[in-house]
Amino acid sequence: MENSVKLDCRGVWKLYGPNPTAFLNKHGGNPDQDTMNKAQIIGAVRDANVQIHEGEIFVIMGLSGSGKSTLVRCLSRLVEPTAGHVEFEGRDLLSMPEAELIDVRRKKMGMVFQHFALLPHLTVLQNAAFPLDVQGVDRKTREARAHEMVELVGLKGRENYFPRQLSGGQQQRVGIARSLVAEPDLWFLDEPFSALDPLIRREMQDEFMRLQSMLRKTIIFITHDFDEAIRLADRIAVMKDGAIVQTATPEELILNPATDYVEEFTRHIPRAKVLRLATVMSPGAPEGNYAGDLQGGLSVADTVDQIEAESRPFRVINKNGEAIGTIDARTVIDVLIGRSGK
Ligand SMILES: Nc1ncnc2c1ncn2[C@@H]1O[C@H](COP(=O)(O)OP(=O)(O)OP(=O)(O)O)[C@@H](O)[C@H]1O
Repeated sequence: MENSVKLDCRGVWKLYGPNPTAFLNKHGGNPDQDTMNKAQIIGAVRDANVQIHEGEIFVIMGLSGSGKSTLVRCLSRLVEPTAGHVEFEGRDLLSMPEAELIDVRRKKMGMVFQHFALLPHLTVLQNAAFPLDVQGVDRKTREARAHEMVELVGLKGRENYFPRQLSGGQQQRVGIARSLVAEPDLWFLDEPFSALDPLIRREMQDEFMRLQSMLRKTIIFITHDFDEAIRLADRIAVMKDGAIVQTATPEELILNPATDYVEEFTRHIPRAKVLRLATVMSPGAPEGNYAGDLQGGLSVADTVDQIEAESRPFRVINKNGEAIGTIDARTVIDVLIGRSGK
């Protein structure tokens, strides 16, 4: 995905404690953990670098307290970074005057939070329309747009319900409709499904992917759940103690975890579900007779039965139907039992 950079964050620090800016300067802008501990400084975000590309789902994953929320708040400047640069669509967010910043947030950024944050005395439709109300959009237009969004998230017919009359999953759908109504360019989702029980959570993840396949937003998604990250992400940044330890695609994380810490997360993930044929195949088209064509974007799990039922290899093709490699049962078995380097 070689799209343009929508949000560019370089060398961002957020320190809490006595005199954080002076502290950072005194230590050359790069203090180590020990120095921070001694000075009773908390490194909520330490030297974060992320470039979010247009149209991608960028997941920030880390355990509780690792700095995810603080980093994301720095990216929209809801929290003022102690140091660093943040550019949104090529504009310097950190030097932007407050009024302009509020305008950018309202018109260009959408946010969904874990605890829905719906207004209890407003109906589904009014909640969904609320951001447009704040923008001063006239009633007819905002209700028409809100109707569209409510339908998009599957709540048609419930426009006049109040939040308390909805299930948790339905409430979060309203939260999603509301965050989309102003047609944001950058969509932040902060643990949006964490409060939901596992079945509903899966359903919402599927729903989210369905929406994204239609809307193609640029998305920053926070989660502490590695499985969720793997399911949804184009790329994942793994955070620990305020620092990003690795940024990579789900496949790269599983194949080449940068540290033992990252590897620990990947250990229980069924590799066959994540690894795609294009990654595990041997390069070059089959030399002799082959059983048929398979798309390189398919996962090993989705094709294993077909491949193992054949004694001949398959040709792997790209979206244009061009041969890009060969896959056979042996390679697939190696992947399944974790024998190959892949
Ligand atoms: N206003 C603050 N003052 C002092 N310390 C803070 C403040 N906000 C966050 N921290 C600290 O910064 C660290 C990172 O917190 P943050 O909320 O970003 O983590 P998180 O990964 O989002 O956690 P969670 O998943 O629990 O929300 C924590 O150690 C936290 O205690």
